Formats: sequence, C-alpha cells, structure tokens
Amino acid sequence: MPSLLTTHHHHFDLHSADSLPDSYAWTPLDDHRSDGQSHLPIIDLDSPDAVHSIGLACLDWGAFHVINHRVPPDLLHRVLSETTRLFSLPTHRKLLAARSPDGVSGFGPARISRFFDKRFWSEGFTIVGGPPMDHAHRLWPDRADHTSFCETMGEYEKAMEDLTGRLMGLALASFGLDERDAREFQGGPAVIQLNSYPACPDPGRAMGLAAHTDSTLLTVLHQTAGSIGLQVLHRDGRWVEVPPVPGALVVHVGDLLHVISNGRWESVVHRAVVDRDRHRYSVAYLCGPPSHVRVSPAPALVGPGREVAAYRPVMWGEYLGLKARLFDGALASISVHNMQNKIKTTTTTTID
Ligand SMILES: C=C1C[C@]23C[C@H]1CC[C@H]2[C@@]12CCC[C@@](C)(C(=O)O1)[C@H]2[C@@H]3C(=O)O
Ligand SMILES: O=C(O)CCC(=O)C(=O)O
Ligand SMILES: [Fe+2]
Repeated sequence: MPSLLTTHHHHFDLHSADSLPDSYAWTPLDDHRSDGQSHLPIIDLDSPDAVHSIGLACLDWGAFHVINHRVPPDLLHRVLSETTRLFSLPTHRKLLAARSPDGVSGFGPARISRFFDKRFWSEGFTIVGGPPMDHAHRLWPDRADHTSFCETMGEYEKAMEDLTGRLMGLALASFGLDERDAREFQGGPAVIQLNSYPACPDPGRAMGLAAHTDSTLLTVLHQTAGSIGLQVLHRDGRWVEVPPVPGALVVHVGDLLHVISNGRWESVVHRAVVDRDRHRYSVAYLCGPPSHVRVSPAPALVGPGREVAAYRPVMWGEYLGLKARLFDGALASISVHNMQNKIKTTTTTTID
C-alpha cells in the first residue's frame, strides 16, 4: 500500500518551523498593506436598502461584509473552535483523513496549489455533501469527539444554506430578477472549506493561499476574530486587507455569479497572507448551484435589444473540472467571445 506520506509528498509540519524552507519562499510580496482609507462595504441585511447596496458592492468590489445575517453567534464560535480542534491534531492523525489524489474532500493542500511552484503556508480540510462521518471517525475514534465536529458542521451548513439563499435573492433582485430566479440556484451540494494558517517565521515571503477567484455563485467566509490575512484585489489594482468586522461575515462573488450577471460583476480576486505571531483559521462556505442546473447569463439581461450573452451555459461540476485544469483561464474558456474556446471538457468534478 502506498504510504499516505507519498501521496501527500513531503508533508512538512508548519507548526514546528523556525525558518522558512525554500519551497515556501515566494518572491517578496508586493506591498500589500492597505492605506486604511478603503474597506469593504458593510451591508445590513435588515436594511430596506440591502438590495441596492449589495448591487453597488458587487459592482465595485465583488465582496462585502454582512451584518444582521441571523447566524447565531454561538454557532459561529463553535464552528471556529471545532476547526481549531481539527487542525490541532497531530499530522499523522490528520493524514488518516487525507484527500485522495483526485478526490475533493478531506485534509490536504488547497486544490489550486498545484498551479504554483511554491507551497502555501496553510492546511485545508474540505467537506463535501454533508458532515464527513467517515473522516471524523478516523480522526477521532472517540464518539463524543467526532459527533461534536459533525453536528457543528451540519448545523453550520444549514445556516449557510439559508443565508446564501437569502443573499442570492437580494443579489439577483438588484438587477431586476425576482425570488423565483434565485430559488433555481438553491439546494446545491454543500461544500465547506476549513483553512488553517499557522504563525509563520517569515510572513513577508510566505503565502497562505495564492490569489484566486472562487468557482462558486457566492462564498461566505468566517474568520478568526482580530486576525489579519484575507486581502481582496480592488478594481483599481490595489490589494486591500479585510480585517474581520466583529459579528459580520464576508461574502465573495464567485465565477458563476459573474456568469449570471453576464460579466457585470467581477468575481473577486482574493488571497490570504500569514502572520508572524497569530495562527489564523477561516471557514469558507462555497455556495454553488444544484448539479443539474445550467448556469448562464440571466435571461432578463440578455436577448434581443439587450446585451449579448458573454458566456455559454455551464454546470457546476463541469466548471470545477475546467478550473482544476485551467485555473484562472476557466472563465475565458466559457466566454463566447473567446476564439480559443475550443477546449472541450474532459473531466468534470463530481461533488455529490
Ligand atoms: C467546490 C469547490 C471550490 C474549490 C474546489 C472545490 C472544492 C474546494 C474549493 C477550494 C477551497 C479553497 C480555495 C479553492 C480555490 C481551492 O483550491 O479549493 C476553492 C475551489 C474553487 O473555488 O475553485
Ligand atoms: O482564509 C481566507 O481568508 C481565504 C480563504 C479562501 O479564499 C477560500 O477558502 O476560498
Ligand atoms: Fe477563496
């Protein structure tokens, strides 16, 4: 049997490092400290202006904070403490739930890491289609230990399904679609990505998670309070830090909402940098459509007398397959203007 250590080649324990190995040393990052002037909009979901402000935030940033989201503070607290408990396990134990080479769920480096020659200063655990009972049993043979993890993740998934359903309704309403249009996108397979960014001896040269857009409709991100790490690329070309706002969640526009908006809203380019002293955790809920749904530019936006559709229809599994192969070329590969659009999908990613 091949050892798990070979499939996860050169697994290196980030927690015990006192200097940065060369394989983790990126060329010094461009100056990424924001000037403190600009920050993501904060949107109050109870405000009568929510639809309008979400529309503006999606146009200007492709991301925003939400408050009054109705996710119980206690649940937000528990999901981060279960995440901490998971990543605090010894490496040999975490490897018992290692992601298989072409699998999606389990413990391992971020899926996009293979597009980069340098490694990420992070660990990830991906949960697909419900609480990961088999993984949890292997990680925590003790019943009380795995049930609290699975119950919390299950509860969080429900809360996120509700929240993203409401957010999709508001987002689509901002360009004149109604709630029925949003309902079509509900009930997709749940994907939760747990991220751990240990304190790093040389944060200026390390990268937690390289710049990317999410292959989702929307992503909801919850992060350790008081930690700095998430950065978004503003339209004007500057990296802007997104320090957590107490009680708020961060929402990202993903590639598929960019497609529905017919390219009006950019999916936000973002990355995570690391800190010398603080271990940071984040929990991303990746909201995509049900597997059979074809995502295409909203009919209300395109057609005779309106805009020309900029993208061909695509299903989530197919898009994830394109992303796994083409990374930041995935959107261009479904663009109808792109003459290189000869790429046939050969692999789709099955996530349920
Ligand atoms: C449903 C998804 C979305 C995935 C792939 C698959 C499962 C894991 C997701 C992430 C999570 C971490 C960042 C990202 C960029 C990555 O490397 O893995 C995401 C990726 C995507 O948004 O493309
Ligand atoms: O940890 C973060 O702040 C970013 C995580 C992220 O981008 C992701 O999981 O897709
Ligand atoms: Fe992301």
